[in-house]
This record gives sequence, structure tokens and C-alpha cells, in this order.
Amino acid sequence: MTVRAARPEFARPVPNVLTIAGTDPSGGAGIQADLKAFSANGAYGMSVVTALVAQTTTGVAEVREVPPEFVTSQLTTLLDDVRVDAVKIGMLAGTGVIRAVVAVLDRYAPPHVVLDPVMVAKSGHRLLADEAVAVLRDELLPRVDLITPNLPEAADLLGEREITDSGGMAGQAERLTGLGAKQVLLKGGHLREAASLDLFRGDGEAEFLRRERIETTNDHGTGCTLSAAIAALRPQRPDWSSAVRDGKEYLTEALRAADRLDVGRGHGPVHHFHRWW
Ligand SMILES: Nc1ncnc2c1ncn2[C@@H]1O[C@H](COP(=O)(O)OP(=O)(O)O)[C@@H](O)[C@H]1O
Ligand SMILES: Cc1ncc(COP(=O)(O)O)c(N)n1
Repeated sequence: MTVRAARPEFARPVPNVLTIAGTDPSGGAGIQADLKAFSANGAYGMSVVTALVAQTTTGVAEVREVPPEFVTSQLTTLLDDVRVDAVKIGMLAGTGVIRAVVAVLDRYAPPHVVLDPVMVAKSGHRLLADEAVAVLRDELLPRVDLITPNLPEAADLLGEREITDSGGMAGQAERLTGLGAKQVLLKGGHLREAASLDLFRGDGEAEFLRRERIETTNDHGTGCTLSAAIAALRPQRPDWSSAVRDGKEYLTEALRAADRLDVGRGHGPVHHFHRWW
């Protein structure tokens, strides 16, 4: 009898990765997308729900916020039992939930925290109360390791006008670090450029991540997918720069595979196929 050696990737420890976010019943964004991206990138996924969102590929119908004390309860129940190796934070809905998350980060100090500062859905529906933007900027942003704003979110955080060409991205990333962000991935998906262009500013020089722009209407949840993939990869990579590069690569492939899906009549989801595992 021949005994086959275990494939090397199965011998590596699997990181426990947590998403703190809102829901999407159509499975394209929020918690549902995050859990798929975690699995596809070799992590064990866990989730704490901040808001129940009635949404699909055509837009958001209704939002019900989870009471902040119940967000705390979900988080402390989980963190008292399970070691968490990385955290992705997405939709937080309002000031109360932001402060609940801040208190838990202070108490448990989990490693590798990524914040996708979700503010407005692609359909235009607000997912973060107006008055909560300042609380997110002043109280949460300085406590995380990486923030991943798109261009409208970066402009809101900085109180500036939205930029429309890549020339202004390095300056904005610099000013976001001035607000206390340790590292910044400024997403350029809203630019009208031929390439898909993001800017990563870590400890060293800022670097552009340039990939092919995929012709597809399946762009619902691209930001969620990218930040979740980065959180899943960070414990498996030596630094943020390589986790960000591989996360971007994963998103591009998931966008490329999206045309195999037939989900809804609006902005469809990306396809989280298992590439590395
Ligand atoms: N059609 C596309 N082809 C390739 N990459 C894309 C495409 N649309 C968006 N992206 C990438 O998806 C990520 C999220 O994009 P963006 O639209 O800026 O953020 P959000 O989803 O938060 O609004 C970025 O890395 C962006 O470059
Ligand atoms: C729960 C939740 N979180 C985030 C988004 C943003 O995703 P997108 O910008 O692709 O609409 C969303 N629609 N729903």
C-alpha cells in the first residue's frame, strides 16, 4: 500500500479570522461575502453582526441596527473563548456600535485589524449615519492597523472633495495617515481609468497596485471582498504589503470569475472560488 504524503498547505495552521459587519441576504457583500473570502483564502471564518440589511443586487430596502450592547455581547462571548488572529471591520451603522467595537478592541487587543469604513452602498443607500463619520474617524481609525477607504469615503473622512484622478491619491493617503491610520489602502475603483488602480501606503513608500479593469456589472461587494481577503491573508504573510498585494490579486480573479454566476438583475456578486486551498 502506498501512503501519500499530506499536501504541504494542509500542514499549515489555519488562522481564525473575525468579521464585524452587516448582512446581505443575496450573499454578495457584508458578512456573507467576508466569510466566503475567508474560506477561499485559507482562514477559519467567524462573524459578529452589526446590522440586518434587507438588500440584494438591485439595492437596499431596509436596515435594522443591532443594539450596541448586543454587539458587545456577541464579541465578548466569542473572544472569551476563541483566539482571533485577524479582524475585518465593515458596516457599523451608527455611533453606538462604533463605540462598542472600540471598547472591545481596547479590552482584547486582537492582532491585525482591518477597517473598511463602509459609508454608502453602491445603490446610494447610507450604511453609516452622517453623525457617526466623525466618531469613526476620531475613535476607531487610530486603533486599527489598516484602513481601506474608497475615494468618496476618503474624502468624507478628510472633509475634502472627492478626487477624480489618480494624481491626487498619494496626497490623500498621506493625509489619512495624519488622522492616525497606521497603513492605508486607498481604493481607486471609482476612478474612470482604464486600469484598476489602488494605492497602498504602509511603513515605507506609497506603492500603486495596478490590475486590469474587468468589464463586468458584477461589482457588488468588491470592497468587502478585498478587505476580508487581506485580513484572512495577513496572518499567513510576513507583512501588510504582501497581504494587500495577494488580496488584490484574489479580488481581481474573483471579479474575472464573476461572469460564471447568474445572481439577480442588478449589480451581481463576485465569485469566491478556492484558488490557493
Ligand atoms: N471592474 C473592476 N475591475 C477590476 N477591479 C475592480 C473593478 N471594480 C472595482 N475594482 C477594485 O475593487 C476594489 C474595490 O473598489 P472600490 O469600488 O474602489 O471600493 P468599494 O467597493 O468600497 O466602493 C478596488 O481594489 C478596485 O480597484
Ligand atoms: C452589509 C453591507 N456592507 C457593505 C456593503 C457595501 O458594498 P458595496 O459598496 O459593494 O455595495 C453593503 N452593500 N452591505
